[in-house]
Amino acid sequence: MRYSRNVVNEVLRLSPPAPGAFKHVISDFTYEGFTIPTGWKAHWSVFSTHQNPKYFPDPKKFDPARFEGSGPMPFSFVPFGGGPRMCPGAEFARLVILSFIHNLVTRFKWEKLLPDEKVKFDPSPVPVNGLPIRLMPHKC
Ligand code: HEM
Repeated sequence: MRYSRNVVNEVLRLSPPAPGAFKHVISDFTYEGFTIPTGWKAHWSVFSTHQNPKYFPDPKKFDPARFEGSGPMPFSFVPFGGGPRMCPGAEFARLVILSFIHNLVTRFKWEKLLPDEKVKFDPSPVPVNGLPIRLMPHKC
């Protein structure tokens, strides 16, 4: 399951279901020369964090090997956020995704019916036609 987990992580990196979240600023701070005052709302972006070449070299490339060994730096891979308000459903979500993939690939050969189906962001990425697929059982 380790390779499958790396594949899931790489999908969550390139196509994060949650684009980010808003945080209420509780004390003034300065970032990159900009002063952010208390009371403002700040949005942290999962997508742009995951595209930062400093943490993910060649960021557009699909490469599950990024997650081998100790993996990315802490707080650089944040599909579920990070810190005290991190998603409490993260491990449950991973379990569901991995169980689904395991059953799909061990039981079926499958193919997309619309190879060029577009994905819309609304705000999460969703295949516009619902990703119709053809399933062929390995054993009848
Ligand atoms: C692929 C699936 C999921 C993704 C990508 C995801 C992502 C996120 C993200 C990015 C946050 C914001 C974290 C932050 O603000 O720092 C969050 C918060 C949260 N998520 Fe998820 N989530 C997923 C599934 C789930 C599931 C299955 C549950 C519940 C069973 C869940 C419950 C929550 C709750 C309650 C919060 C608010 C936590 C707080 O503000 O303290 N999520 N999630």
